Amino acid sequence: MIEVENLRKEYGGFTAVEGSSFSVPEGEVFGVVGPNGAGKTTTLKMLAGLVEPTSGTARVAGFDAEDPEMRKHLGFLPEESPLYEDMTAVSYLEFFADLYDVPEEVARERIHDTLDRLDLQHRERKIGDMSKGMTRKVAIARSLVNDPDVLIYDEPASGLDPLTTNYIIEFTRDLAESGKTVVFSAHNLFHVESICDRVAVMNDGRIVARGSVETIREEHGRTEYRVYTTVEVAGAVKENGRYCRTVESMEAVEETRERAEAAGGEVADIQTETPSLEDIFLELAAESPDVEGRP
Ligand SMILES: Nc1ncnc2c1ncn2[C@@H]1O[C@H](COP(=O)(O)OP(=O)(O)OP(=O)(O)O)[C@@H](O)[C@H]1O
Repeated sequence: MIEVENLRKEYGGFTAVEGSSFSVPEGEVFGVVGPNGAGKTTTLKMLAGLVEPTSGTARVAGFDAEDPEMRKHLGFLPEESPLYEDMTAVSYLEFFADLYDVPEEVARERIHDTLDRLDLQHRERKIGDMSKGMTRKVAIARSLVNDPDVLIYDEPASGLDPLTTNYIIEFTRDLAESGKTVVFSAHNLFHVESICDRVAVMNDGRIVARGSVETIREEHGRTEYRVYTTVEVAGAVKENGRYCRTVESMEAVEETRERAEAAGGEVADIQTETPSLEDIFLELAAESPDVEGRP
């Protein structure tokens, strides 16, 4: 549904995105994560046909991203979405549906159905009088007025309270379950882990890791084993009356057991510590090479 090949964007001598390639099959949720300035928004805008790539290609729903036909199949949610404050949510959405030539009856039903699913109360209230969470829901509803196949959401839940955030994240997951293809960017890695099929981790304009969260964890994260012993062994530290040696392989776990038994004790407990995406992300960000033109 989305094919990105060697996408690059330069602003003057500055490279915002470099050598970006990935594909997203139909019905998948794909997360783009990375720190501020990593190139997430630039990547998403190139997919949405709003920023012209310096080189490389992006194909969305079978069209070149810059082909105006592609827009009919796309719902884009920008990071900041200024809405028309004097309009009510419903009249604003009807106005957008009209721009997409959606027949009035179809639009009315679709809008109310979407606002129901988003649990938006007070939909006849002026947008200017709505809370931040409510206006974000209106912006999400706007991205769905044309019933698109592909959704590109830039930080859909950033800056919202935890309840609204969870609601929006779950809603995004449901959209993919109903067959839509979703690409979204996020800072909050917990959300990415909870709803994405696959992710691209970006840093300094480059994708530094890509795949399922599990694959990234296997390839880039180290599982640690905390081996608790009843006697002191080399490399262990004392913790609550026991000794704990932290190791990174099963061989080292066995070796710790042998050391404990040789000293007349035993292994009391073994705990496995799987790195979170956040831990891996920090490590990848620290390791990634500089991109030409980046300070
Ligand atoms: N129009 C532009 N002109 C010049 N530089 C730009 C432009 N747009 C983005 N950049 C630069 O490109 C880099 C990538 O920006 P981008 O907005 O894609 O990052 P991001 O990962 O989305 O960051 P954030 O999480 O802060 O939104 C940044 O250093 C930014 O300053």
